[in-house]
Amino acid sequence: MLSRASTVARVVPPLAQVLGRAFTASATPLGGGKHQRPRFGMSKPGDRERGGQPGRFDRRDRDRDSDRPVESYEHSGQRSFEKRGNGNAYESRGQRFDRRDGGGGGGGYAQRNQRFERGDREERGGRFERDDRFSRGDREDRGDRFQKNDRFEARGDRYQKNDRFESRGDKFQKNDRFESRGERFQKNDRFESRGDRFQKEDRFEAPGRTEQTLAPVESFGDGPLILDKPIHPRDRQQAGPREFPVPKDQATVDRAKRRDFGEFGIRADLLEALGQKFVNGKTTPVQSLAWSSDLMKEPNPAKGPHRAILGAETGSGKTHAYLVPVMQHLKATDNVDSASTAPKGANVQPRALVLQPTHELTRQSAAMAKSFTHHAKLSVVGASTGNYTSVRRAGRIDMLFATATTCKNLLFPQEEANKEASKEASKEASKEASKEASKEAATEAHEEGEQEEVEDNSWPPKKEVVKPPHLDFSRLDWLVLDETDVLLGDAFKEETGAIIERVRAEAPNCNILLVTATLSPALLESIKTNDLLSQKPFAKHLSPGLHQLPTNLETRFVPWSKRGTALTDVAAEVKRGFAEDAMDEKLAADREGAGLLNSKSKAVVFVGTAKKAEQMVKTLLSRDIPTIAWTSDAMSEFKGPKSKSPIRSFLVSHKPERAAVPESPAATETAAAQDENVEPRVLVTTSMLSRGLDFSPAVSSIYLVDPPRNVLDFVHRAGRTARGGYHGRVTLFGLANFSQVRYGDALKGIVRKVSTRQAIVPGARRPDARMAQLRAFKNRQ
Ligand SMILES: Nc1ncnc2c1ncn2[C@@H]1O[C@H](COP(=O)(O)OP(=O)(O)OP(=O)(O)O)[C@@H](O)[C@H]1O
Repeated sequence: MLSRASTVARVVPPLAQVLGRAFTASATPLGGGKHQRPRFGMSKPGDRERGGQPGRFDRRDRDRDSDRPVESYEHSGQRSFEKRGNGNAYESRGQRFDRRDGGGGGGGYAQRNQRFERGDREERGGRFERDDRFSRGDREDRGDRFQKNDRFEARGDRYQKNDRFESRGDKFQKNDRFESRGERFQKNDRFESRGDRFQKEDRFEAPGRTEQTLAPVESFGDGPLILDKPIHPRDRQQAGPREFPVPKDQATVDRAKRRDFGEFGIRADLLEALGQKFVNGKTTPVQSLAWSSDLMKEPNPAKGPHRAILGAETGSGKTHAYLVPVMQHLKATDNVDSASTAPKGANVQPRALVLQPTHELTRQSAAMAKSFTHHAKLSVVGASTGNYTSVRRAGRIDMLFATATTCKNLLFPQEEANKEASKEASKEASKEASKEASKEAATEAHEEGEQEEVEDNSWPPKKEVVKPPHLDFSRLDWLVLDETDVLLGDAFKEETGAIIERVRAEAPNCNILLVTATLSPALLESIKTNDLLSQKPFAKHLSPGLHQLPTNLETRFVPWSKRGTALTDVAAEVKRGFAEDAMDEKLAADREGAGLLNSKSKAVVFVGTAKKAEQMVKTLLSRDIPTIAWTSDAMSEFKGPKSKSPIRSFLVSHKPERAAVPESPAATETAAAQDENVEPRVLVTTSMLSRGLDFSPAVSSIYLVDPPRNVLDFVHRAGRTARGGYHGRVTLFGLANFSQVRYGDALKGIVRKVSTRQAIVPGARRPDARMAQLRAFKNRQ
């Protein structure tokens, strides 16, 4: 670059001096670390990036572009080029020229000359020397800077921070909050309208905004889970203290072995339901641990109620692990006569309460529980802010599934009513104000006439507000905190805390179960500091696989390609994944001599914000991949047909199977045609759907476009596939290996299977042997 500047200097000496100064002036900001950040149209005033107003030397020195990491083209190139092509850029460069040379106006040259004349060599000598020094050192300085700023090839963490598409951690988190929390989204979003699920998407991530870690894997034997020793605040966010262990002792490993359902003394009706649902008739490790424990027995009055934590990897059957002991107990202590006398619409008095963070999860878990009630008669209700009516009508409720927010609203109806009332009052006040204004106008217009009465013809007419029922815990026997780490984390601790305090007041002897896939020091601290939750004897049923990704989950790294944009890279990888699934199916069919199933695999793409989700959907749709977005405020046009609840096609249906009603051939045909047309294959979402949801085995791939903030969030997002023993893949974009992940060491420790593809295919679009195979396979079809 310097050589070019010098050439110019030789040709136009006075100009060269000016250029030298101009360069000196621009060298410092240009050399800053920000200059090389790839961005999409995020340039701020004064930002001299490619997308903004670069220094002249950068612009003219075209060769310099070829020195840049190629990725900067991919991710910022398009807009930068647009701007470059814009004549205004040159115009304004000229202006800047003038400004630098003379402090404004078009008389740059004249003023520059004046400056030079004014410029006493001796006086200004220092300046010139400084300029020279910059020029001399320019090559090296700038060379270093480029190396430093090469986000893609070095320092993975910087890249994560600065790639604008790939999210800049906190920035996007903030945006997430902003985008998701407002009530306006609840109101406007008819499809997903009511309920607390759309307040704060970030709520569903690991507690706290800072780095979270998994508790270290240690042998634990009979040692205490809950420490007497307090955690130093400094250690809370770092690697957990050694005392928070995960079992590796032989006794636990033996207890966790898969066993027949019939070995645990489960009631016949529940056993039948289990046998129908899981035809292999075997438990998962966490089920073996829970069902072989005291949880299946009536609590011993001398010892006190059950207190236990169930911890196991994602998709390992924790829901049934807690449902069975709770239902077994509810059935054993069922007094149908007294329960059935509970009048409808009276206080709701559940015997078991399952708290969860999201509405989607509540709905799904309630469906899992209902699938038992066909055999074991129990009344199960799922509550959300929108369906108070069903809670009201239920009369007797054995199991109530609710989000923490809904439950708190039911517990403190007065607070809720006050909030509603103040909302109504402010609406009324604004209406009154506008009425008054129109009255005044009418009076002015008909000063002599009689005042007409203004009718309230407002539309829509006032809705009759369904009064929420009052919840009381006088009959409560079980409290389950599902996704305990989220419920006790910063986001929900107020709601959960209020509920726990009510339990303490009204049902201090109720059994409490904590259920989680990730134990962090912060969570254990929260449990420890709550005497009701940690009341002794406290049992821990932690699967030996806790804090490991499922065995059948393959981890992949796909660096950004050298062409296209991040969005197109993701689209290419999604297509490749589908082709791979199709080939796997074909190979399996050939091997087994069976016919092709022609099953269509699905994928879930996690991005940082709702806006990005929409961009992603557009890109995937433009490549003929049927896609929907499911975020707090995704436009309804991206959510698929409302009537079909498209998200359900990604989830396991836990509805009890009913006797099939034969459909007319015409109806079947129409349904098939519709399915063919609208069945989405990709779901683009944010952290909102990362917790607990039971995605179907058809979801073979999870794509993490924005790397999750920490290892806990990684575990939960990745855990939406490879569930219940099925195979799945999780792909991290923009990273080549573990060392580029901020929490790479922690991640390396929990991954059990890494794809070799990272070695074979360093770029998402490079042709490789596998792709050639895929193409050949596709051509054969
Ligand atoms: N004994 C079993 N045999 C086969 N499949 C099972 C068994 N128990 C549960 N499953 C299935 O495993 C899947 C995952 O179960 P579940 O949703 O309870 O996992 P989880 O551990 O709660 O996951 P997460 O931590 O993500 O919430 C479900 O589809 C469930 O039906």
